[in-house]
This record gives sequence, structure tokens and C-alpha cells, in this order.
Amino acid sequence: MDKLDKILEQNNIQMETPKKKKRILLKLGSNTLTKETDHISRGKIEDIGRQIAALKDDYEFVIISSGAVAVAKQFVNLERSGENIDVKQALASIGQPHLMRIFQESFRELGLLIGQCLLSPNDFSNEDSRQNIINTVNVLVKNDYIPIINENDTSSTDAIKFGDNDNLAAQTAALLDVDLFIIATNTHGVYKKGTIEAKTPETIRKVSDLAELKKEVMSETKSTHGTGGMESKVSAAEITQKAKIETWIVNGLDDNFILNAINDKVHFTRIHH
Ligand SMILES: Nc1ncnc2c1ncn2[C@@H]1O[C@H](COP(=O)(O)OP(=O)(O)O)[C@@H](O)[C@H]1O
Ligand SMILES: N[C@@H](CCC(=O)OP(=O)(O)O)C(=O)O
Repeated sequence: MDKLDKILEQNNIQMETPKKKKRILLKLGSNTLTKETDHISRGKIEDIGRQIAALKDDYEFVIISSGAVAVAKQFVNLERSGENIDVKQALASIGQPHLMRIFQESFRELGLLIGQCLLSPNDFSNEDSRQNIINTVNVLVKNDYIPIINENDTSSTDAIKFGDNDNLAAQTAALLDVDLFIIATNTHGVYKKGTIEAKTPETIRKVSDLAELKKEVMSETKSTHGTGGMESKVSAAEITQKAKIETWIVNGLDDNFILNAINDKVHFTRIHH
């Protein structure tokens, strides 16, 4: 017992211990951030900020945000086709500061502060890098800064090739041992395959068998900006499931999608362990 505890006990003073906040890792895909248009939606980023502000007494957020390539495509036309990997890397380099500017401006209006972290897949296999990521994020969060993470597309190409920001997000969730991993995409979670084909999509609401869930995924279907499709989201959930972290796949296009999922007001896929 330290000095302060002794004094408190002798004087029968009860100190309220601060409530431990739950940590949510929120992955935002390009489709969510563009609302499936050809430009980043400031309105969507504000919607996300408002929800984080509303939840900030109980939850702390770490964000993995795609969108660097999408934002650059809005106003840059590099010489060669945007489908070449090196051109996409250059687009990501141009788009990333713009993406962060939009986050910074929109979040600041809501009293939220941000920091940027760029990570590479290799970081997760290097013990020093792992510890450095944990340390940086912890200091940011402790000081009420929201870390906004993206892949470092200059040194690695997994995200822009395979949509592996889902994988990066899952690895980060496991590394930071978060309480909940939310993947925002453009569907109300994973639909039963037959119901997509019948054009009456029905969400698989609760699942733990990911091999079964994979069978429901249509592997060739990807949307406007998306790179990984639903397959990479289910693979990401395999990583978090092993780490005993619950994963939610929610529709980020809806307003208030985080609040509505937490309050069970919308359909989404909940993957438990
Ligand atoms: N069973 C399924 N349920 C829902 N979406 C599916 C399913 N199978 C494939 N998909 C496709 O996965 C897409 C989401 O992945 P993606 O386009 O990479 O989005 P994001 O940019 O959000 O990462 C959906 O728009 C849909 O076309
Ligand atoms: N680093 C890239 C990520 C690309 C990516 O994974 O996109 P998505 O499938 O929309 O999550 C970018 O910011 O554009």
C-alpha cells in the first residue's frame, strides 16, 4: 500500500477509480469513406467523428483508414494507368496527406484530435517494431489523440494489391489487444450467398465457424474502390478470432453505423470466438 492509499484508508476516503474504457479498432474501407462515389465524403468523416465524440466516455478508438488512393484519384491524373502498382503507390503518397487533412479538419470541429501512423506488414514480425507501435498508440490514446493508421504504401504493396488493409487492421487489433474490431464496409455484414443471388440479401448475424462463413462469400465481387472484397474481411476475422477478439462487419454507409450496431438497431455480422 502506498502513502496516498494509507492516508485515504485512515481517513475513510473512497476514491472513485476511473472506469476503464473499452478499446475499439475501427477499419474504414475506401467505399465507406467515399460513400461509393468518386470522392471522399467529408459528411461521412463527420458522421464518424460525431459517433466517436458521443461514445468517448466509454470507448477509446483506434482507426485504420484506407482512402489515400481514392482521394488522390479525385484530382490527380498521373501519366500511366492508375491500375499499375507503382502509380497506385504514388497516388497513395499524394492522397495520404489530403486524407489526413480532411480527418483533422472535420474531427477538430468536434473537439477530436488525431495522429497519423503508417505501418507495413513486416512491422508485425519485428519485435522492436511491435513494441514501438504499442508504445506510440498508447501515448496517443492516453492523451486523447485518435491514432489514424494506414499501410505505408511506399514500402509495401499488400494493401493496394490485395485489399490487405483488412489484414493490417486485424493484425493491429491483435497487437493492441483491443476489445472489439469493427470493419465498416458497404454491406450489412456478410449475406447468405443464396439471398444475394435472389436479390434479397439476408445478413448472417452471429457466427463463429469461419470456414462455413467463407462458403457464403462471392470471391469475385468487389465494389467501386474496394480491393479485397468480403474474402479479405473474413480472413481478417480469422486473425482476430484467434486473438479472442470479437469482430463486427457493419455497413459504414449508414449514418450512425457504430452507435446503431452497439445499440443493436441494425443488422450486421458479429463474429465471436
Ligand atoms: N456474402 C457476401 N456478403 C456481402 N458482400 C459480399 C459477399 N460476398 C462478396 N461480397 C462483396 O464484398 C464487397 C465488400 O468488399 P470491398 O469491395 O473490398 O469493400 P471495402 O472497400 O469496404 O473494403 C461487397 O460490396 C460485395 O460486393
Ligand atoms: N493504403 C490504401 C489501402 C487500400 C485498401 O486496402 O482499400 P480497402 O479495400 O478499401 O480497405 C489506401 O489508403 O488507398
